[in-house]
Amino acid sequence: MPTVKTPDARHPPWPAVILAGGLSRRMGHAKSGLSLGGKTMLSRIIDRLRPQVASIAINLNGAAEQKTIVGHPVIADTVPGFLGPLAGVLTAMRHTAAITPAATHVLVVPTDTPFFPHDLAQRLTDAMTQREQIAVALSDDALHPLFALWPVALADDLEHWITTDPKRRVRAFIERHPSVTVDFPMTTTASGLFDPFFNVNTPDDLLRAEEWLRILGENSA
Ligand SMILES: Nc1nc2c(ncn2[C@@H]2O[C@H](COP(=O)(O)OP(=O)(O)OP(=O)(O)O)[C@@H](O)[C@H]2O)c(=O)[nH]1
Ligand SMILES: [Mg+2]
Repeated sequence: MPTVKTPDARHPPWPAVILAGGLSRRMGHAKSGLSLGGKTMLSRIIDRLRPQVASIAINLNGAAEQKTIVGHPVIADTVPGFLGPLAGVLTAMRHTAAITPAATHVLVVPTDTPFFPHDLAQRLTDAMTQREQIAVALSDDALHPLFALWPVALADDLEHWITTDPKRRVRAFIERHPSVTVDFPMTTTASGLFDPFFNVNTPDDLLRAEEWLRILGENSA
């Protein structure tokens, strides 16, 4: 009888959650539905993430009737009130604990950063030297806590932090735990250096993203 190899969920590829649960106030419309080069922002993120991870769920609020998007489960914040990006990270941890209980970490990425590195998961994983570390991306001296491998075991502490820290500070939460940062290089382009973590928050950013799409030579549709 052939042996069926069961994937070991304690190791990569990790489950992933796309954070799309914010209010998009600066943009004025949900950012995941925005069209960039003829594709939605969300489908760009899914396409970039899929080869890097074991599974994808989408953290979205106010879409209770929508159970899946292109086959990926939709999960609403586990704590109500739009408590910020950390509420999305907490939701990612809770979902992972429920669906993939053996996974030690979940990779989170936001929905508004369409050019994030193709080797994000690999480099964050390679940087971890101990089991309970948060592995966080960095570029151009800026930390990107929403591009991180988050230990699922931190869920209870994170829920306490979100509901008690008045500003729900992300960096301060990370500092309470073992962490490692991974510096991702700027991309060299014909128009100068480009930060792969460029994120789209405003209508002007969307125009700039269209321009970068052209400069980077990424596919348009
Ligand atoms: N689950 C969840 N995610 C959030 C929340 N607030 C922000 N996010 C997500 O965190 C990421 C970064 O947030 P921002 O760029 O500030 O996005 P935003 O809150 O949608 O936009 P603004 O309202 O313009 O600040 C995005 O992927 C958001 O979807 C929240 O309350 N809950
Ligand atoms: Mg943003």
